[in-house]
Amino acid sequence: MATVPAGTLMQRAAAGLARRCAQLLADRFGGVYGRRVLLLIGAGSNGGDALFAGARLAARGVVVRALLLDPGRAHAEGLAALRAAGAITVDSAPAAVDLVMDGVVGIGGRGGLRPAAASVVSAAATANASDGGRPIMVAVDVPSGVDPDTGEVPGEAVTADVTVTFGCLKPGLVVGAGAVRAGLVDLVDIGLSLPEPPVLRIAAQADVRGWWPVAGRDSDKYRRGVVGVATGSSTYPGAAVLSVAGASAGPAGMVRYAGSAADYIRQRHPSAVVTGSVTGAGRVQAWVCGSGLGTDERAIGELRAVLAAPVPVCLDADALGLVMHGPVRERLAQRSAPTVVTPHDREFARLAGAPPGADRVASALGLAAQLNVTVLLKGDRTVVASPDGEVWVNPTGTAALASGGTGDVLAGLLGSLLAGGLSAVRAAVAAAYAHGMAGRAAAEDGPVTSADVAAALRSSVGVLLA
Ligand SMILES: NC(=O)C1=CN([C@@H]2O[C@H](COP(=O)(O)OP(=O)(O)OC[C@H]3O[C@@H](n4cnc5c(N)ncnc54)[C@H](OP(=O)(O)O)[C@@H]3O)[C@@H](O)[C@H]2O)[C@@H](O)CC1
Ligand SMILES: Nc1ncnc2c1ncn2[C@@H]1O[C@H](COP(=O)(O)OP(=O)(O)O)[C@@H](O)[C@H]1O
Repeated sequence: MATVPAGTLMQRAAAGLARRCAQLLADRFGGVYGRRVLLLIGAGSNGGDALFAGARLAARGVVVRALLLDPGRAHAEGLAALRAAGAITVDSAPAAVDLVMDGVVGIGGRGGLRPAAASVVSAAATANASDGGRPIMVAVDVPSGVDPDTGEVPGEAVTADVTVTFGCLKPGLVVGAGAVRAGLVDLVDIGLSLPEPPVLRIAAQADVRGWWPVAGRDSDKYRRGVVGVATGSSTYPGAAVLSVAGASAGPAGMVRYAGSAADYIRQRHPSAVVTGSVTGAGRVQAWVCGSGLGTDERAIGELRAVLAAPVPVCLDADALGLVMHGPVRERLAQRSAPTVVTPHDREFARLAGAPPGADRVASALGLAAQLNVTVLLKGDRTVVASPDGEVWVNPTGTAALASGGTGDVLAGLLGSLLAGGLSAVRAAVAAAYAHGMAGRAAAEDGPVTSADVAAALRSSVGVLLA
């Protein structure tokens, strides 16, 4: 993988790591000189990075101590450099530490932290910093105890304030439980040549902006795409209102609502064209189906009609419970136009037979391949996986979205993007991205309801496209 010698890569990694640690010390304590740094050093190259970085900090007047978990196997050149810079090794975590550098394990780590490592990590994390607070915890490349490939945290693990990672983002830093342990992630370019295409992509605003269909001179409401929304019911009219709001904030030129919440939609969304059933709705370029639909015979009939349409379909909520059964399942299998499913974990279990595992990327990919659909697996870092193995993680998620009905808004927006002509994967990634932005924007004004997210969506799309 490397285009330059390993020693050079380690020096580049150590330089970036030391620079970031110095900046963190200066930001919090007003300077670097005399601050106290503890290195936790394992037996691999991850420890080597930390030792060389420690040597650089020691050369700047930082009081650096290294706790070697396996003294006989610590990186020899790194240790020599550290000693030459005047730093010392210690047998236990000191009581006073301003910054802890976690060089226990990086991409070579498997399983939770071993007991000896876990106990020094917890002792170090509870040391006292000069200002009376806890030390800054900096993970080297990957927080030790986090599976770098999956984000799984199978046992004890470091919880970092900042992770300084080298060459490329590892999946474990951006998805699953590992993303939470990583804190802020800083990427240091060390000149690695990386596989193309990447295994896992993170949506960036520029990607989404570039894909988002924008009306031009030649546009009219039909050419921009018409989205059909078969959601809600007399029992759950709110779901219809929210999904139509989501659809209205997308690029489609028109929203057709089909369902038994028609009166509510007429009152709340005068721009929507309203009808009582999918078959009576007229032409659309994509359908959204499921939120608040119910599970009765009528709902099954509407879902079957949607699946029979030769256009892209987004299935959410109740549709995900119905779609795996009998004739509806056959309709799904017969489809040739793209289908997107948007499950949360319990809905995923209904589709896949078991909830997603700790490796959420693998779970989403597995279901996508199994059903030949694009899967948007909801969560704090929503994952989008296609049947042919493309995977994205959405970085804009916010816990503010953990509120009833926000998924209905997302499904509506996704359907509008499908109607606007985006591929299933792009529509799902773009919808999750804008939805997260709207959640964040809504949270600025206080506690968030799904109606707030719907209300924030249009201006968030405006910010996204600006
Ligand atoms: N790729 C590159 O080009 C570059 C890579 N670089 C750096 O190298 C790092 C990878 O180094 P690596 O391959 O030496 O493995 P590493 O992460 O140090 O772990 C191995 C050690 O961990 C131990 N261990 C394992 N599991 C454990 C656990 N659960 N709990 C406790 N211990 C555990 C294992 O012990 P053992 O099983 O041998 O007893 C072994 O001693 C990478 O993350 C980056 O920092 C940079 O220098 C830039 C260039
Ligand atoms: N802790 C969280 N952090 C970030 N986003 C979350 C969190 N919990 C839920 N979400 C998001 O909120 C939305 C909830 O959707 P869903 O569960 O379908 O709600 P509903 O069915 O009530 O509309 C999803 O987009 C999901 O990714």
